[in-house]
Amino acid sequence: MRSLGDVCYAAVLLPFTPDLKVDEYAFRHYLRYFLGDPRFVARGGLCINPEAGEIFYLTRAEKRRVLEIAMEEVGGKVPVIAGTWALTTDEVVDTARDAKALGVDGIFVTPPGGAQDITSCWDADNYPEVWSDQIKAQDRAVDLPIITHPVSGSAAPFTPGLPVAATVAICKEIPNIVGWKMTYGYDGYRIVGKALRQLPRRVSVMAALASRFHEYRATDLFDGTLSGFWNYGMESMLDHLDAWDRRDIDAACAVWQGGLSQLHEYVADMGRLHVRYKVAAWLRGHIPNPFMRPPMPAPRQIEIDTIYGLLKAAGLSVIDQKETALGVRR
Ligand SMILES: N[C@@H](CC=O)C(=O)O
Repeated sequence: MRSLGDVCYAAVLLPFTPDLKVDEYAFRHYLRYFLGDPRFVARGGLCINPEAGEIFYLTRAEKRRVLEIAMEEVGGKVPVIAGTWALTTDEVVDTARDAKALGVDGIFVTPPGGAQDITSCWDADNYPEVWSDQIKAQDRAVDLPIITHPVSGSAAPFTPGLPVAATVAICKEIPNIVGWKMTYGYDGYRIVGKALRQLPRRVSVMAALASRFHEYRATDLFDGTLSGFWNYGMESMLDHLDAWDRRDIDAACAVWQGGLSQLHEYVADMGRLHVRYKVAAWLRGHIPNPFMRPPMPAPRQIEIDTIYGLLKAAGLSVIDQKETALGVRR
C-alpha cells in the first residue's frame, strides 16, 4: 500500500463558463480524462480545490460542490485530497470538515491569506505558529492525513516556499503531516528535501515544479508530486517517469529533451504559473476556455501562441490553431 504522500497528485484546474460560473459539465469531463488513463490511475491521485483550482476565489458552497462532483467521479479509483484554504481560520476548519464529510483521503493545507504580518512579511522561521496553529485547528477537527502547500514571504533559496527551520518545526509538531509539497527552486528544494529525509518519521518529498522532475528523479529526492503541470502534460510526464522507473535513462532523456523540459520551463514562470496551466490545458482541448475569476488576469496572446508551439514541439495533441485567438474573448 502506497503512503498517501507517495502518490503523484495532479493539482486539478477548475473550468468556468464564459460568465465565470463553475462549469460542472466540463469539470466532470476533465476529471474523466485523468481517470481514463490507466497509467495515471496506477500512480496518481487528484488534489481538488488547490491553488490551480482557484480556491482563493470560490465560496465555501462552491468548494463543497466541486469536491462532491470529484468524489462522485473518482469513486475510489485514486486517492483524493482537498484544499481547505479560506480567509478566516473558522472557515478553514469548516471547509476541512466539509471535506471529511465528503470522504476525502486527506486535506491539502495552505498558509493564511490577508495581512502582511501573515503573508508577504511573515517570518516563518521565527513565528511558525502563524500557520501551525491553523493546521492544528484543522487537525483537531478532522484528524486526517495532511499534505502541505508551503508558501511564505521567505528569502532565497526558499522563495516562494517555507524556509527549512519552519518546515522541520511544523513537521515535528504535527504528526499527521505525510507529505510536503516542494514549492521551491532547485537549491531550496535540495535543502528542504534533505531535511525532510532526516525527520524521525516519513514525510514524503512531493515535487511541484515539473521543470525539475528530471533532476529530482536523478537524485532520488522525489517520492510523489503535488503539481499543476499534470493539467497539460500528463502523457509525456508519464512516459518520462515510467522511463525513470525502468531506469531507462536514454528513454527518460529523450522525452525530457524532446520538448518536455522546454515546455515546462516556460510554464514555470512563478508570476504566471496558474495562468499558464489553464492556457495549456485549454490548448490541449481538456477544458473549453482559459478563463479565470478576477483578479486572476487574462492570458496574453503571446503566451497562448508560445505555449501552443511548445506543446506541439513536445508531441502533445492540441486544438486547432484557428480556435486559439477566439477562445480568450469573453
Ligand atoms: N500551486 C499549485 C500547484 C503547483 O504546481 C496548486 O496548489 O494548485
